[in-house]
Amino acid sequence: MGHPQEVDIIVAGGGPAGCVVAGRLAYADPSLKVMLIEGGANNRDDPWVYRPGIYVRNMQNDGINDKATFYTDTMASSYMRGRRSIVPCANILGGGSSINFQMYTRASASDWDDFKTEGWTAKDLLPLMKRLENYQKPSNNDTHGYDGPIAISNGGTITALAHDFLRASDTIGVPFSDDIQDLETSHASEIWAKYINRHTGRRSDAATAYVHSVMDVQNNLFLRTNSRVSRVIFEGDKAVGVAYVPARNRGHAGQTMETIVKARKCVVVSSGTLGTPQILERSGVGSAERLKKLDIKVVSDLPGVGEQYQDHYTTLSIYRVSNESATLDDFLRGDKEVQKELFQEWEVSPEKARLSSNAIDAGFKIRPTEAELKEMGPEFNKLWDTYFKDKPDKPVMFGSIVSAAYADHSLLPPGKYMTMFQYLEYPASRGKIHIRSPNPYVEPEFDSGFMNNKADFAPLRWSYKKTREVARRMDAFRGELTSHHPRFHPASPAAAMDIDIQTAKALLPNAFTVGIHMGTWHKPGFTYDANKVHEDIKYSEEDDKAIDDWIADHVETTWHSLGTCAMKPREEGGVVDSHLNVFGTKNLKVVDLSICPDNLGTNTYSSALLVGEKGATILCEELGLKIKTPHAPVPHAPMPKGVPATQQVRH
Ligand SMILES: Cc1cc2nc3c(=O)[nH]c(=O)nc-3n(C[C@H](O)[C@H](O)[C@H](O)COP(=O)(O)OP(=O)(O)OC[C@H]3O[C@@H](n4cnc5c(N)ncnc54)[C@H](O)[C@@H]3O)c2cc1C
Repeated sequence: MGHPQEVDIIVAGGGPAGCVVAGRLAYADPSLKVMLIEGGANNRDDPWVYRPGIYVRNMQNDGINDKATFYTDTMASSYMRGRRSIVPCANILGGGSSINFQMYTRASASDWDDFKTEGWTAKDLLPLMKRLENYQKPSNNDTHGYDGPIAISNGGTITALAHDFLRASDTIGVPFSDDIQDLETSHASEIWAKYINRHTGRRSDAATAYVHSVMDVQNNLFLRTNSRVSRVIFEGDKAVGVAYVPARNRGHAGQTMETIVKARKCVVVSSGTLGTPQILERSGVGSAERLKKLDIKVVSDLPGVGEQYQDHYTTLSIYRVSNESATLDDFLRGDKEVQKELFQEWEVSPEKARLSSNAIDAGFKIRPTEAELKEMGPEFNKLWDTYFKDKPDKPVMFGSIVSAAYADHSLLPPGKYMTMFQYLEYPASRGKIHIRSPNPYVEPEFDSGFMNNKADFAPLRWSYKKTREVARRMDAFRGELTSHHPRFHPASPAAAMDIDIQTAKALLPNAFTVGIHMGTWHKPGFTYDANKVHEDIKYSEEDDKAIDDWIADHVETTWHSLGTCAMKPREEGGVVDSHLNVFGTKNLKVVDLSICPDNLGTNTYSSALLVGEKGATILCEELGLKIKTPHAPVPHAPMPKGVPATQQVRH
């Protein structure tokens, strides 16, 4: 059937938040016509989406991978020693949930309370947090949900490295807990859950959960993919539809060819933190001064659009592990036999396969001790006093272990690795994104702002040291991959030490060169001793400087963009009100993570879903509808409790 040219609701952008809004509304009222317009391809039945263990492939920036858009800093940054950072964002239906690393965490209660917006406190949002979850782990707190469309489990396997990590974390003062996603815990470790359905071994993406599920049983949800929304169409200040263009501009002699769809009731922009402000600006919503320079007619003068860009910042440090360790390195490296074995295993028994996992099985949230704070310098201490001190539920850093090198394997020596993934949850730095042209194919001006506030160096430096102490205390530890550590002076006691000779010989038994005397090349580590009691490494000022330089050279996005269309008062630079209405317009809402006025200490998929659920609730109330629970049966998922088998569709 051809698509209608007019519907009731248009959702522009099919990320987690957009999928929730479109799916919930369409399911609430089968007579309501909803159209979801997504710039990327449909994710349905794509094995490079639904098999969890291949997620790293989605990050290939090789000109072929079209599942992500890679935003690069327009200008080199002096805060990163002249580097430009790259922030990959989803470009596929399901948004980040189709390509992300599937790590399940949740924001602290105070994060939501800090929004200081009526209807958005943690207490207000708790029922919606539960509504979205199909939590498949045991739990001893009452914050999880069990009948929602998004599956959360430990996946198919937990590696031994994860338990090793938890034991070592305990020895440095990070105790183990069975659930630190209870909105309160800010200093403990756990087996890190995943957005993977434990019965099917599949990724739990938002499009399958909220959109394909409804399209399977109803015909009022219209999906257009490979269609980039160029702008919102206004009559006066009232949004009445959108214009979209093909994803690629390869026909029509390079002219932009717009198709227009009308919306009778509301346009919801949900194109993510980096996509949404661009659509708003092209539509005449943004700083009047900026828009006039681009000859764009101003609909609403909102200088906050595109400002206050936030993320979480990570540095990845890589370690050697024993040759016996179970890691994904050979699979990721492209060993054909190993790949065949793992893919086959997934086909036969996905519920317990190694690929039904992201190999990120354990992690922690941490806050510094008083003694550690003293070493973290005045800039961070000032931030601590105003931001963290009185909010005991806010962690400063997250750390987790990947049972493999998260790196380009063509650049690594043979062997097995683990990656310590340490990330800063509430950076003080801010960036921005703005269009340079009304043409939707022209790249925007982007400033990630990474590290432009000095306070962000100390916690990253501190967490590098912490995860290094954890790694050194693990049974599987066999040295540091020196290329992925700070460049300490070779004579410093803090200098990274590479693989020990015994492990290297076992790895390459026929090599003639293992351990040859060339001390300037590398510093071999000590042979593993199970009884060794470790002292913490002492760092000099010079060592700290080496760590800071390394941070500047290597700090990366954690792919957790938020904040460019903030929900706060208009006079404070706000873009939307508490009902997600765009100031100065009618029938136009923004529903995605761009609305966050402040950071959220979590991997942000859970928050994007929650913002989507809140947006759907607000819209349903305004339209006089009631959200139906449980949601439509999720394809490929086991039957939810309480829904008659006759109402379920399976594939
Ligand atoms: C590589 C990666 C790894 C991540 N890992 C994790 C993780 O392990 N755990 C976790 O909790 N979170 C993770 N995240 C973060 C999480 O996925 C995001 O926070 C979440 O997807 C944000 O949802 P959103 O709806 O705000 O926007 P997005 O997910 O960004 O979705 C926006 C959608 O809009 C589309 N779009 C953009 N512009 C247009 C346009 N002009 N017209 C039409 N469509 C458009 C995009 O293609 C996209 O589908 C990761 C994200 C990425 C990218």
